[in-house]
Amino acid sequence: MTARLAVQVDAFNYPDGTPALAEIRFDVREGEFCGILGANGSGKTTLLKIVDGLIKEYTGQVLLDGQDVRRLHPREIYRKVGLVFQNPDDQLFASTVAEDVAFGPRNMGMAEDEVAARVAAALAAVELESLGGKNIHHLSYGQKKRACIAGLLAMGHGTLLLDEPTAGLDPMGEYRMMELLLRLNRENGVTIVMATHSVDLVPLFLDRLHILSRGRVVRSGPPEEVFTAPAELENVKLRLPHIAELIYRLKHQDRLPFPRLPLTIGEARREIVELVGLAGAPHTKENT
Ligand SMILES: Nc1ncnc2c1ncn2[C@@H]1O[C@H](COP(=O)(O)OP(=O)(O)OP(=O)(O)O)[C@@H](O)[C@H]1O
Repeated sequence: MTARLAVQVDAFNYPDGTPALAEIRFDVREGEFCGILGANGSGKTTLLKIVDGLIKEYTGQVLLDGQDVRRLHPREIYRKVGLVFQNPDDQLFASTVAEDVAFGPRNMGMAEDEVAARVAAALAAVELESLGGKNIHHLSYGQKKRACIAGLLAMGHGTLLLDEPTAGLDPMGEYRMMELLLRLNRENGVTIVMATHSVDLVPLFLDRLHILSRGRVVRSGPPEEVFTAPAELENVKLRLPHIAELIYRLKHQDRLPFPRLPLTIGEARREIVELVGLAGAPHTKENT
């Protein structure tokens, strides 16, 4: 079941006095794949915990399908929204992968044949179907991250909040994780909100970004609207994607007349081909 979220955090300070979040307002639409993009310490984890109802002592309100999450029983929140922690070892605890994934549906009171069907479907969705009997401690880091997602999918969450899902993964692992999330979003209709600082990956996958800096959302919009100039991003301790930085310098330092700023290698390739007057190359998976 996907959910609509309306997030408004006027202020939140941790008990030790650290001001963590202020003046935050954004919506998450059903079926959206959006990102909270911010440097270390900008407040991403804190914000996800608020949205998931784990932190309650803030001013403002987070509405989940129109209801204040602070007034909902955790079970009502967890029926709709699931949070994947940054470190999978904080989330996994059963002895085998299948047992861990089964824990949620079993806890929700489902019959054993329904639990088994959900475990099988969830493991297939994250491509871990052959590892159901494996000891959790023997999984690789990337497999653990997938097992965490399977656990939430098995409970039927239509909305996933993910804290740095690509952190700690190798370059191919990062890409595979993003492709998995994109598939869950586009094919299974899962709404996704992910916290990240991976500026090179987000233009390839995300519909919309909310840039978080020092606990405030300073900019929201699709990647092409928020990635426009290096200086603005440096102010919030981020940068343009590498390929966009190259084209930006060619345009502003070498005066090459690029009409717009491409954010991916595929877009940049098309712009360059057009600029030098060659026939456009066919559009393939490799050049997006
Ligand atoms: N339990 C806590 N008590 C006090 N301050 C905290 C606590 N947890 C986080 N903070 C502070 O709140 C601010 C935001 O931290 P948060 O972990 O939300 O940032 P983040 O964007 O997720 O960072 P990272 O990318 O490094 O994981 C930081 O200044 C941090 O020191």
